[in-house]
Amino acid sequence: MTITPPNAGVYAAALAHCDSLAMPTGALHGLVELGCWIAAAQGQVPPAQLDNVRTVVFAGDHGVAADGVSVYPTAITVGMVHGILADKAGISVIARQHGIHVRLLDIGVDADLDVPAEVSAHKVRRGSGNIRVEDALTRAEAEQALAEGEAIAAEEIAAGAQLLIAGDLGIGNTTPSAALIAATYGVRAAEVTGIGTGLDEAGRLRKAAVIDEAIARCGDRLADPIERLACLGSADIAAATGYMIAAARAGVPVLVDGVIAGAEATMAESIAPGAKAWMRAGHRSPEPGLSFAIEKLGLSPILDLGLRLGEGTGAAAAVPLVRTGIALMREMATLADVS
Ligand SMILES: Cc1cc2ncn([C@H]3O[C@H](COP(=O)(O)O)[C@@H](O)[C@H]3O)c2cc1C
Ligand SMILES: O=C(O)c1cccnc1
Repeated sequence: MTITPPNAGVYAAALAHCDSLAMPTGALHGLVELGCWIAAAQGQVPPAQLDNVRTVVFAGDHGVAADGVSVYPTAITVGMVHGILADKAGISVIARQHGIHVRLLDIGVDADLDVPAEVSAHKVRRGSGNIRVEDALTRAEAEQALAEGEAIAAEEIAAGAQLLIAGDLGIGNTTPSAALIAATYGVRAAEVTGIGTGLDEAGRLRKAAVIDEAIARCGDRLADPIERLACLGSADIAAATGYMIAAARAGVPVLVDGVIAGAEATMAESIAPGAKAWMRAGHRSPEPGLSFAIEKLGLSPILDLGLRLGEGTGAAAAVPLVRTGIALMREMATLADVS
């Protein structure tokens, strides 16, 4: 299931175009490089401006939250579902600022939500198992969640998506995310476990111990990436993984958000090698697992503002810089024009 990369010839032509612009060579490199990435994804120089950027927020609950790995109660998940549906969450505001479409989907919330039917149309199950003591999902559920995510991406692409973001929502979700990153790269949990919503150092170490216990419980099964999702992930994380894979397969670029998206990008690359070429890291959150994952994936963050909300916010906040890179390629004079 190897993924075809963006067009290297177009990328080279895009960089050459940027080198011809009215500035010292490389003077706006970090911005125009984003434009070159989009050019290679679109197969054209200059690239078309991004009028249709779409975020899907994948919501789900996590049984491991019962082990005290989060500062906040699980009831927050349902509250925030309604906050996003009311267009009043952090992602709602940032997306509105930048003209980004937001769609929230209940993939694994542990409640029968009072929401429009389409919000739960891709639901896999109520909650995911407590990974310390049991698998998050059955293998069949993991495969179903991946397929739901692929179908969701197909819907977004049919709606004209030129750039996709996966947002996350669900108390406890930084725990399975760190677990997947630790298991994929074979490191101790403490190295990639962060404070999430605000644990103190003792809490962070307890969270890392829960993750190490989960990893030990799963043993050799973790070598297989779909088993890894079933053992240590969740329905929402598996669905967002499928969404990223389908985006890459369809040639639609993806901006990675925080540690949850970092885990999903890691899993997408494990399942579909080459997917990472269609990704850029929107930002670096303070979660060490995100820094670890994006370094392994070879992605450098656009923003580094200490954002640690999730919901897709860090990626959405980076979208204007991607658009700026494109605008420079489309609108800036060449040095020849001004000489
Ligand atoms: C009010 C509120 C809104 C959020 N929006 C996203 N998250 C983020 O924080 C949570 C993950 O952190 P942990 O693993 O420590 O629970 C998830 O809900 C995630 O989506 C929020 C968290 C809270 C409290
Ligand atoms: O890295 C993130 O995006 C993050 C961190 C803490 C809580 N939720 C998300």
